[in-house]
Amino acid sequence: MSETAMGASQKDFESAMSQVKRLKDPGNEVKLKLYALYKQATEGPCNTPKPGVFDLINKAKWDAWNALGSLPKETARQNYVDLVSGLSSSSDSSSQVKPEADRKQSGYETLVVTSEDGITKIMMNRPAKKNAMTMRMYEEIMLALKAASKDDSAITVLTGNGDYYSSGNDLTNFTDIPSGGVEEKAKNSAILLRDFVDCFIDFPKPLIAVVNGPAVGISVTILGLFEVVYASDRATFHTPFSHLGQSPEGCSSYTFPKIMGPAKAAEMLIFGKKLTAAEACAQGLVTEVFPDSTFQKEVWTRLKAYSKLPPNAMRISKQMIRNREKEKLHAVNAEESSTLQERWLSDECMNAIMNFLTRKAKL
Ligand SMILES: CCCCCC/C=C/C(=O)SCCNC(=O)CCNC(=O)[C@H](O)C(C)(C)COP(=O)(O)OP(=O)(O)OC[C@H]1O[C@@H](n2cnc3c(N)ncnc32)[C@H](O)[C@@H]1OP(=O)(O)O
Repeated sequence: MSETAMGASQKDFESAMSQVKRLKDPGNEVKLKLYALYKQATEGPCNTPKPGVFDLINKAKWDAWNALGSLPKETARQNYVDLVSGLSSSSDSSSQVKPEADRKQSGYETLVVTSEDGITKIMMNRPAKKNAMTMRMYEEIMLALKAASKDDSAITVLTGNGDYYSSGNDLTNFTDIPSGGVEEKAKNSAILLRDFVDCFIDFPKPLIAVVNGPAVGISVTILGLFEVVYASDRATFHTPFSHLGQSPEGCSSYTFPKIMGPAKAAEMLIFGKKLTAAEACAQGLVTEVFPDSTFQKEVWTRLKAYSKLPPNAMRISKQMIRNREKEKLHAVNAEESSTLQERWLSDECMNAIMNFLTRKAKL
Protein backbone atom coordinates (compact mmCIF):
# COMPACT_ATOMS: atom_id res chain seq x y z
CA MET A 1 0.00 0.00 0.00
CA SER A 2 1.31 3.50 -0.78
CA GLU A 3 2.12 5.98 2.00
CA THR A 4 -0.74 8.21 0.83
CA ALA A 5 -3.26 5.40 1.11
CA MET A 6 -1.95 4.64 4.62
CA GLY A 7 -2.24 8.32 5.68
CA ALA A 8 0.50 10.77 6.66
CA SER A 9 4.01 9.31 6.78
CA GLN A 10 6.44 9.82 9.67
CA LYS A 11 8.30 12.27 7.38
CA ASP A 12 5.08 14.31 6.82
CA PHE A 13 4.49 14.29 10.57
CA GLU A 14 8.03 15.47 11.40
CA SER A 15 7.85 18.10 8.71
CA ALA A 16 4.51 19.35 10.15
CA MET A 17 6.09 19.51 13.64
CA SER A 18 8.90 21.66 12.30
CA GLN A 19 6.42 23.85 10.34
CA VAL A 20 4.44 24.51 13.55
CA LYS A 21 7.47 26.26 15.05
CA ARG A 22 7.51 28.70 12.14
CA LEU A 23 3.80 29.60 12.27
CA LYS A 24 2.44 32.76 13.78
CA ASP A 25 0.83 32.04 17.19
CA PRO A 26 -2.41 30.22 16.19
CA GLY A 27 -4.16 30.90 19.54
CA ASN A 28 -4.77 28.69 22.56
CA GLU A 29 -7.66 26.67 21.16
CA VAL A 30 -5.65 25.53 18.12
CA LYS A 31 -2.55 24.96 20.26
CA LEU A 32 -4.59 22.62 22.49
CA LYS A 33 -5.83 20.72 19.43
CA LEU A 34 -2.28 20.38 18.13
CA TYR A 35 -1.07 19.21 21.54
CA ALA A 36 -3.84 16.60 21.83
CA LEU A 37 -3.28 15.25 18.31
CA TYR A 38 0.48 15.12 18.88
CA LYS A 39 0.07 13.14 22.14
CA GLN A 40 -2.47 10.79 20.55
CA ALA A 41 -0.25 10.26 17.49
CA THR A 42 2.86 9.52 19.55
CA GLU A 43 1.51 7.87 22.75
CA GLY A 44 -2.02 6.73 21.90
CA PRO A 45 -5.08 7.35 24.12
CA CYS A 46 -4.68 9.57 27.20
CA ASN A 47 -2.85 7.53 29.85
CA THR A 48 -2.00 10.02 32.62
CA PRO A 49 -3.95 10.89 35.79
CA LYS A 50 -6.31 13.86 35.52
CA PRO A 51 -4.59 17.02 36.91
CA GLY A 52 -6.24 18.84 39.81
CA VAL A 53 -8.85 21.57 39.12
CA PHE A 54 -6.40 24.34 40.06
CA ASP A 55 -3.76 23.12 37.64
CA LEU A 56 -5.59 24.98 34.87
CA ILE A 57 -3.13 24.66 32.00
CA ASN A 58 -2.34 20.97 32.45
CA LYS A 59 -6.03 20.21 32.99
CA ALA A 60 -6.95 21.95 29.70
CA LYS A 61 -4.25 19.92 27.92
CA TRP A 62 -5.39 16.68 29.57
CA ASP A 63 -9.04 17.40 28.66
CA ALA A 64 -8.11 18.01 25.02
CA TRP A 65 -6.10 14.79 24.81
CA ASN A 66 -8.66 12.73 26.73
CA ALA A 67 -11.43 14.01 24.41
CA LEU A 68 -9.78 12.14 21.53
CA GLY A 69 -10.79 8.85 23.20
CA SER A 70 -9.51 5.84 21.27
CA LEU A 71 -8.76 7.66 18.02
CA PRO A 72 -6.10 5.52 16.26
CA LYS A 73 -2.52 6.87 16.26
CA GLU A 74 -2.42 6.96 12.42
CA THR A 75 -5.62 9.03 12.24
CA ALA A 76 -4.31 11.45 14.85
CA ARG A 77 -1.08 11.79 12.87
CA GLN A 78 -3.02 12.51 9.67
CA ASN A 79 -5.29 15.03 11.48
CA TYR A 80 -2.22 16.77 12.89
CA VAL A 81 -0.63 17.07 9.42
CA ASP A 82 -3.93 18.34 7.92
CA LEU A 83 -4.39 20.92 10.69
CA VAL A 84 -0.84 22.27 10.26
CA SER A 85 -1.22 22.36 6.49
CA GLY A 86 -4.46 24.41 6.85
CA LEU A 87 -2.75 26.80 9.26
CA SER A 88 0.27 27.19 6.95
CA SER A 89 -1.78 28.00 3.89
CA SER A 90 -3.84 30.61 5.73
CA SER A 91 -0.68 32.26 7.07
CA ASP A 92 0.85 32.05 3.54
CA SER A 93 -2.13 33.79 2.01
CA SER A 94 -1.97 36.52 4.62
CA SER A 95 1.65 37.18 3.58
CA GLN A 96 0.78 36.98 -0.11
CA VAL A 97 2.00 40.00 -2.02
CA LYS A 98 -0.79 42.38 -3.01
CA PRO A 99 -0.23 44.22 -6.32
CA GLU A 100 -0.73 47.62 -4.70
CA ALA A 101 1.78 46.67 -2.00
CA ASP A 102 4.53 46.58 -4.68
CA ARG A 103 8.01 47.86 -3.93
CA LYS A 104 9.57 46.99 -0.58
CA GLN A 105 7.84 44.33 1.50
CA SER A 106 8.33 44.81 5.20
CA GLY A 107 8.49 42.22 7.96
CA TYR A 108 11.75 40.53 7.00
CA GLU A 109 14.68 40.79 9.36
CA THR A 110 17.41 39.24 7.20
CA LEU A 111 16.15 40.05 3.69
CA VAL A 112 15.03 42.98 1.58
CA VAL A 113 12.23 41.80 -0.71
CA THR A 114 10.92 44.04 -3.48
CA SER A 115 8.45 43.49 -6.28
CA GLU A 116 8.67 45.77 -9.29
CA ASP A 117 8.52 45.59 -13.11
CA GLY A 118 7.32 41.96 -12.99
CA ILE A 119 10.37 40.91 -10.94
CA THR A 120 10.39 39.85 -7.29
CA LYS A 121 13.87 40.42 -5.90
CA ILE A 122 14.90 38.58 -2.71
CA MET A 123 18.09 40.17 -1.40
CA MET A 124 20.03 38.58 1.47
CA ASN A 125 20.77 41.46 3.79
CA ARG A 126 23.47 40.73 6.38
CA PRO A 127 26.36 42.46 4.58
CA ALA A 128 28.49 42.83 7.74
CA LYS A 129 28.40 39.03 8.11
CA LYS A 130 28.92 38.40 4.37
CA ASN A 131 25.24 37.36 4.16
CA ALA A 132 25.86 34.21 6.22
CA MET A 133 22.60 32.29 6.42
CA THR A 134 21.08 32.12 9.89
CA MET A 135 18.15 29.87 10.83
CA ARG A 136 16.00 32.98 10.53
CA MET A 137 17.29 33.67 7.03
CA TYR A 138 16.49 30.13 5.85
CA GLU A 139 12.95 30.54 7.18
CA GLU A 140 12.52 33.99 5.65
CA ILE A 141 13.80 32.84 2.24
CA MET A 142 11.22 30.02 2.34
CA LEU A 143 8.47 32.52 3.20
CA ALA A 144 9.62 34.94 0.49
CA LEU A 145 9.70 32.15 -2.12
CA LYS A 146 6.20 31.01 -1.14
CA ALA A 147 4.92 34.58 -1.46
CA ALA A 148 6.74 35.07 -4.78
CA SER A 149 5.24 31.85 -6.16
CA LYS A 150 1.80 33.43 -5.71
CA ASP A 151 2.43 37.09 -6.53
CA ASP A 152 1.96 38.59 -9.99
CA SER A 153 5.66 38.77 -10.87
CA ALA A 154 6.94 36.82 -13.87
CA ILE A 155 10.40 35.98 -12.54
CA THR A 156 12.12 35.79 -9.15
CA VAL A 157 15.70 36.78 -8.34
CA LEU A 158 17.95 35.87 -5.40
CA THR A 159 20.92 38.18 -4.75
CA GLY A 160 23.09 39.52 -1.93
CA ASN A 161 23.67 42.97 -0.44
CA GLY A 162 27.27 44.19 -0.06
CA ASP A 163 30.50 42.66 -1.29
CA TYR A 164 29.49 39.00 -0.85
CA TYR A 165 26.67 37.02 -2.42
CA SER A 166 26.72 34.77 0.65
CA SER A 167 29.27 33.03 2.86
CA GLY A 168 26.86 30.08 3.22
CA ASN A 169 25.59 28.57 6.41
CA ASP A 170 26.15 30.83 9.42
CA LEU A 171 28.51 28.69 11.48
CA THR A 172 27.12 30.12 14.72
CA ASN A 173 23.88 28.25 13.89
CA PHE A 174 25.56 25.27 15.50
CA THR A 175 26.13 27.01 18.83
CA ASP A 176 22.47 27.33 19.83
CA ILE A 177 21.94 23.85 21.33
CA PRO A 178 18.40 22.95 22.49
CA SER A 179 17.59 20.98 25.66
CA GLY A 180 17.60 17.73 23.64
CA GLY A 181 21.33 18.23 22.95
CA VAL A 182 23.36 18.10 19.75
CA GLU A 183 21.35 15.14 18.40
CA GLU A 184 18.14 17.20 18.51
CA LYS A 185 19.97 20.17 16.96
CA ALA A 186 21.23 17.99 14.11
CA LYS A 187 17.77 16.49 13.56
CA ASN A 188 16.02 19.90 13.50
CA SER A 189 18.67 21.34 11.19
CA ALA A 190 18.30 18.42 8.77
CA ILE A 191 14.51 18.96 8.66
CA LEU A 192 14.98 22.69 8.04
CA LEU A 193 17.59 22.02 5.35
CA ARG A 194 15.32 19.54 3.56
CA ASP A 195 12.34 21.95 3.70
CA PHE A 196 14.54 24.81 2.48
CA VAL A 197 15.91 22.93 -0.54
CA ASP A 198 12.43 21.51 -1.30
CA CYS A 199 11.21 25.11 -1.76
CA PHE A 200 13.80 25.61 -4.52
CA ILE A 201 12.99 22.26 -6.16
CA ASP A 202 9.27 23.09 -6.23
CA PHE A 203 9.47 26.80 -7.06
CA PRO A 204 7.11 27.21 -10.04
CA LYS A 205 8.48 30.31 -11.84
CA PRO A 206 11.84 31.04 -13.49
CA LEU A 207 14.40 31.59 -10.72
CA ILE A 208 17.51 33.67 -11.40
CA ALA A 209 20.60 34.10 -9.22
CA VAL A 210 22.36 37.45 -9.47
CA VAL A 211 25.71 36.54 -7.90
CA ASN A 212 27.17 39.91 -6.94
CA GLY A 213 30.30 38.58 -5.19
CA PRO A 214 31.90 35.47 -3.63
CA ALA A 215 29.56 32.60 -2.87
CA VAL A 216 30.27 29.79 -0.38
CA GLY A 217 28.65 26.50 0.69
CA ILE A 218 24.90 26.18 0.40
CA SER A 219 24.61 29.45 -1.53
CA VAL A 220 26.62 27.72 -4.29
CA THR A 221 25.07 24.27 -4.18
CA ILE A 222 21.49 25.49 -4.68
CA LEU A 223 22.56 27.28 -7.87
CA GLY A 224 22.08 23.96 -9.66
CA LEU A 225 18.34 24.42 -9.01
CA PHE A 226 18.13 27.89 -10.66
CA GLU A 227 17.18 28.44 -14.31
CA VAL A 228 19.84 31.11 -14.88
CA VAL A 229 22.92 32.25 -12.90
CA TYR A 230 24.47 35.65 -13.73
CA ALA A 231 27.75 36.45 -12.00
CA SER A 232 30.00 39.45 -11.51
CA ASP A 233 33.60 38.77 -12.52
CA ARG A 234 34.42 39.36 -8.81
CA ALA A 235 32.36 36.30 -7.79
CA THR A 236 33.96 33.03 -6.74
CA PHE A 237 32.30 29.68 -6.09
CA HIS A 238 33.51 27.58 -3.18
CA THR A 239 32.10 24.46 -1.50
CA PRO A 240 34.63 23.54 1.20
CA PHE A 241 32.62 20.63 2.61
CA SER A 242 35.52 18.28 3.33
CA HIS A 243 37.41 21.10 5.10
CA LEU A 244 34.35 21.48 7.34
CA GLY A 245 33.87 17.74 7.90
CA GLN A 246 30.58 18.02 6.02
CA SER A 247 29.07 16.65 2.80
CA PRO A 248 27.21 18.20 -0.16
CA GLU A 249 23.66 19.52 0.02
CA GLY A 250 21.25 21.51 -2.16
CA CYS A 251 21.04 18.46 -4.52
CA SER A 252 24.60 19.27 -5.68
CA SER A 253 25.71 15.62 -5.39
CA TYR A 254 23.31 15.07 -8.33
CA THR A 255 23.15 18.43 -10.17
CA PHE A 256 26.89 19.26 -10.20
CA PRO A 257 28.07 16.02 -11.89
CA LYS A 258 25.23 16.47 -14.41
CA ILE A 259 26.15 20.10 -15.08
CA MET A 260 29.96 19.91 -15.16
CA GLY A 261 30.79 16.19 -15.36
CA PRO A 262 31.86 13.97 -12.44
CA ALA A 263 35.55 14.97 -12.33
CA LYS A 264 35.00 18.74 -12.16
CA ALA A 265 32.18 18.18 -9.65
CA ALA A 266 34.51 16.08 -7.50
CA GLU A 267 37.16 18.84 -7.51
CA MET A 268 34.58 21.23 -6.09
CA LEU A 269 32.53 18.98 -3.80
CA ILE A 270 35.23 16.64 -2.48
CA PHE A 271 38.42 18.72 -2.70
CA GLY A 272 36.87 22.16 -2.16
CA LYS A 273 38.39 23.75 -5.28
CA LYS A 274 37.33 27.39 -5.48
CA LEU A 275 36.24 28.45 -8.99
CA THR A 276 36.51 31.91 -10.49
CA ALA A 277 33.38 33.21 -12.22
CA ALA A 278 34.98 32.51 -15.61
CA GLU A 279 35.74 28.88 -14.59
CA ALA A 280 32.23 28.39 -13.20
CA CYS A 281 30.85 29.70 -16.50
CA ALA A 282 33.08 27.41 -18.56
CA GLN A 283 31.79 24.49 -16.47
CA GLY A 284 28.13 25.40 -16.95
CA LEU A 285 27.30 26.39 -13.36
CA VAL A 286 27.15 30.07 -14.34
CA THR A 287 25.19 31.23 -17.38
CA GLU A 288 27.07 34.47 -18.09
CA VAL A 289 29.75 36.62 -16.44
CA PHE A 290 29.69 40.44 -16.52
CA PRO A 291 32.39 42.97 -15.57
CA ASP A 292 31.77 44.09 -11.99
CA SER A 293 31.68 47.76 -13.04
CA THR A 294 28.63 47.24 -15.26
CA PHE A 295 27.20 44.11 -13.60
CA GLN A 296 24.08 45.56 -11.99
CA LYS A 297 23.14 47.74 -14.97
CA GLU A 298 23.58 45.01 -17.59
CA VAL A 299 21.89 42.27 -15.57
CA TRP A 300 18.82 44.29 -14.59
CA THR A 301 18.34 45.57 -18.15
CA ARG A 302 18.37 41.94 -19.32
CA LEU A 303 16.01 40.79 -16.56
CA LYS A 304 13.51 43.61 -17.17
CA ALA A 305 13.28 42.51 -20.81
CA TYR A 306 12.75 38.86 -19.78
CA SER A 307 10.08 39.83 -17.27
CA LYS A 308 7.93 41.23 -20.08
CA LEU A 309 7.65 37.83 -21.80
CA PRO A 310 4.30 36.04 -21.32
CA PRO A 311 4.49 34.80 -17.69
CA ASN A 312 2.31 31.71 -18.12
CA ALA A 313 4.36 30.45 -21.04
CA MET A 314 7.57 30.90 -19.03
CA ARG A 315 6.10 29.12 -16.00
CA ILE A 316 4.79 26.21 -18.05
CA SER A 317 8.13 25.76 -19.82
CA LYS A 318 9.99 25.82 -16.51
CA GLN A 319 7.66 23.25 -15.02
CA MET A 320 7.96 20.95 -18.05
CA ILE A 321 11.73 20.92 -17.62
CA ARG A 322 11.63 20.58 -13.80
CA ASN A 323 8.88 17.94 -13.63
CA ARG A 324 11.08 15.39 -15.41
CA GLU A 325 13.50 15.58 -12.48
CA LYS A 326 11.39 16.52 -9.47
CA GLU A 327 11.02 13.09 -7.90
CA LYS A 328 14.74 12.40 -8.23
CA LEU A 329 15.66 15.81 -6.79
CA HIS A 330 13.42 15.28 -3.73
CA ALA A 331 14.99 11.87 -3.12
CA VAL A 332 18.52 13.32 -3.43
CA ASN A 333 17.60 16.16 -1.05
CA ALA A 334 16.26 13.72 1.56
CA GLU A 335 19.41 11.59 1.34
CA GLU A 336 21.81 14.54 1.49
CA SER A 337 19.95 16.00 4.50
CA SER A 338 20.05 12.77 6.49
CA THR A 339 23.73 12.24 5.65
CA LEU A 340 24.49 15.75 6.92
CA GLN A 341 22.51 15.06 10.09
CA GLU A 342 25.11 12.39 10.88
CA ARG A 343 28.07 14.50 9.68
CA TRP A 344 27.14 17.37 12.00
CA LEU A 345 27.67 15.00 14.96
CA SER A 346 31.14 13.95 13.79
CA ASP A 347 34.38 15.12 15.45
CA GLU A 348 35.61 16.31 12.03
CA CYS A 349 32.70 18.71 11.70
CA MET A 350 32.61 19.86 15.32
CA ASN A 351 36.37 20.63 15.26
CA ALA A 352 36.06 22.62 12.00
CA ILE A 353 33.25 24.75 13.44
CA MET A 354 35.14 25.30 16.71
CA ASN A 355 38.20 26.37 14.69
CA PHE A 356 36.17 28.97 12.79
CA LEU A 357 34.47 30.25 15.93
CA THR A 358 37.81 30.62 17.71
CA ARG A 359 39.18 32.23 14.52
CA LYS A 360 41.85 29.57 13.99
CA ALA A 361 40.53 28.78 10.52
CA LYS A 362 39.14 30.78 7.66
CA LEU A 363 38.55 29.60 4.15
C1 LIG B 1 19.85 24.46 8.66
C2 LIG B 1 21.28 24.29 8.45
C3 LIG B 1 21.59 24.02 7.03
C4 LIG B 1 23.05 23.89 6.82
C5 LIG B 1 23.36 23.52 5.43
C6 LIG B 1 24.80 23.17 5.24
C7 LIG B 1 25.53 24.31 4.73
C8 LIG B 1 26.85 24.27 4.58
C9 LIG B 1 27.62 25.45 4.19
O1 LIG B 1 27.15 26.48 3.76
S1 LIG B 1 29.29 25.26 4.39
C10 LIG B 1 29.97 26.87 4.25
C11 LIG B 1 30.01 27.58 5.57
N1 LIG B 1 30.71 28.84 5.43
C12 LIG B 1 31.97 29.02 5.79
O2 LIG B 1 32.66 28.12 6.23
C13 LIG B 1 32.51 30.43 5.61
C14 LIG B 1 33.14 30.91 6.89
N2 LIG B 1 33.64 32.27 6.69
C15 LIG B 1 34.88 32.56 6.27
O3 LIG B 1 35.69 31.68 6.03
C16 LIG B 1 35.22 34.01 6.10
O4 LIG B 1 34.41 34.76 6.95
C17 LIG B 1 35.05 34.50 4.64
C18 LIG B 1 36.13 33.86 3.76
C19 LIG B 1 33.66 34.15 4.10
C20 LIG B 1 35.22 36.04 4.58
O5 LIG B 1 36.46 36.38 5.15
P1 LIG B 1 36.80 37.95 5.37
O6 LIG B 1 36.62 38.69 4.11
O7 LIG B 1 38.14 38.00 6.02
O8 LIG B 1 35.67 38.48 6.35
P2 LIG B 1 35.44 38.10 7.89
O9 LIG B 1 35.83 36.69 8.14
O10 LIG B 1 36.05 39.13 8.77
O11 LIG B 1 33.83 38.16 7.98
C21 LIG B 1 33.14 39.31 8.39
C22 LIG B 1 32.20 38.91 9.52
O12 LIG B 1 31.28 37.94 9.02
C23 LIG B 1 31.32 36.75 9.81
N3 LIG B 1 31.07 35.59 8.95
C24 LIG B 1 31.41 35.43 7.67
N4 LIG B 1 30.99 34.25 7.21
C25 LIG B 1 30.38 33.65 8.24
C26 LIG B 1 29.72 32.39 8.39
N5 LIG B 1 29.60 31.52 7.36
N6 LIG B 1 29.20 32.08 9.57
C27 LIG B 1 29.25 32.93 10.60
N7 LIG B 1 29.87 34.16 10.53
C28 LIG B 1 30.41 34.50 9.37
C29 LIG B 1 32.74 36.75 10.37
O13 LIG B 1 32.79 35.94 11.53
C30 LIG B 1 32.93 38.22 10.67
O14 LIG B 1 32.23 38.53 11.84
P3 LIG B 1 32.83 39.54 12.92
O15 LIG B 1 32.99 40.84 12.19
O16 LIG B 1 34.14 38.93 13.34
O17 LIG B 1 31.82 39.57 14.01
